[in-house]
Amino acid sequence: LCIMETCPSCSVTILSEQFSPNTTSDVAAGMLIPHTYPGTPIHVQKQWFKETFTYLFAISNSAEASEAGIHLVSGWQVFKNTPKEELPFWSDVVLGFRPMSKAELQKFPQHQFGQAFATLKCDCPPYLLWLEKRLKATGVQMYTRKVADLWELHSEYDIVVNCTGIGAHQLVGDKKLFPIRGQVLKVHAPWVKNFIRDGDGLTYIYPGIHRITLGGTREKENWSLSPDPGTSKDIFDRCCSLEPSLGGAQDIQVKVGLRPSRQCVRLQREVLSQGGVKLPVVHNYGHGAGGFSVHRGTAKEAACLVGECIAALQDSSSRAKL
Ligand SMILES: Cc1cc2nc3c(=O)[nH]c(=O)nc-3n(C[C@H](O)[C@H](O)[C@H](O)COP(=O)(O)OP(=O)(O)OC[C@H]3O[C@@H](n4cnc5c(N)ncnc54)[C@H](O)[C@@H]3O)c2cc1C
Ligand SMILES: O=C([O-])CC(=O)C(=O)O
Repeated sequence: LCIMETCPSCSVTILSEQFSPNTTSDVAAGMLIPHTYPGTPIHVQKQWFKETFTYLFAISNSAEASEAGIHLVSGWQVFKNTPKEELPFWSDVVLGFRPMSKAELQKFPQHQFGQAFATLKCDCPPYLLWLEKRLKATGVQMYTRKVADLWELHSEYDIVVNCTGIGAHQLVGDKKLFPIRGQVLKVHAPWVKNFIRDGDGLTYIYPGIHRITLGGTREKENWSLSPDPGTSKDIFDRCCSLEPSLGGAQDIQVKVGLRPSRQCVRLQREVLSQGGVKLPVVHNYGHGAGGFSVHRGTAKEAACLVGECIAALQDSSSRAKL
């Protein structure tokens, strides 16, 4: 979508092995709370988050909000021990960030410090379908196809944009990319309206428009997509200890996804070259645990890189004519 917005004369085709509801993005809780990428300057991460927040906030205030699955949700991040960094870099992007009062903390007897704020949540499958609908409306073609090698695309396309998430491990052999397996439960408990996140990052309760996501797990280098029943029980027990009323939750579904993790998002132009033939590629993968939180900011940057590739192609074709 960002490419169509910045280069409306481009013809865009999407090739994907899987579409919604069978992607990692469908499993995500979709909360806008950034995760830090150690290899990226904080001011860049903040800009990505701000752009994403502003974009989704406008949708949440429009008549599209319900179809797009975007809503504002208030709640608490609670800590057993006061964190070193009381003000995270994103505190002035979310709304109404403040330390929790003593009265609020009484709800969490095992925690001694907390942050209250409102942020946005995407209900991921509806949001992905809403994006697909907008893509189709701009004339973008979408085909189910697994790409085994980027070179197989060179005769059909001028520029390739690689947004394959954890698939980039195999597709471009990126050894810096690894999975962090996450298992979550999606439950029906419409009386729970506020989010709760344990600051240790393991346990969270994120109410969406229709269902609540209960998390979670973080298992480095585990490639298994099979749900583990013991883990589901553990997640449920941990969430009930933060919000005991969840004991009455109904219709529990289990989902597993592999976070495409890296020191930093790979947001980069590369020109592949084989026997004198060149193929410009823009990479945009490796969003780890925070892809929803920064997706619009990173997509805008990737679209700028596509613009640079177009300028370079135009430059080399006008030189060839001279
Ligand atoms: C349990 C869990 C909870 C999460 N919660 C949050 C959250 O609350 N907030 C947040 O910001 N982030 C969250 N995330 C992180 C977020 O899900 C990811 O960062 C994000 O989904 C990555 O998106 P992506 O488009 O790069 O990858 P994907 O969604 O995996 O999309 C990649 C696409 O590329 C296709 N593909 C891959 N390889 C090939 C190939 N060779 N040829 C053709 N197509 C290919 C795939 O089929 C897929 O369609 C969570 C993740 C998990 C697992
Ligand atoms: O940590 C969170 O709050 C949710 C999340 O992004 C994840 O599980 O990856």
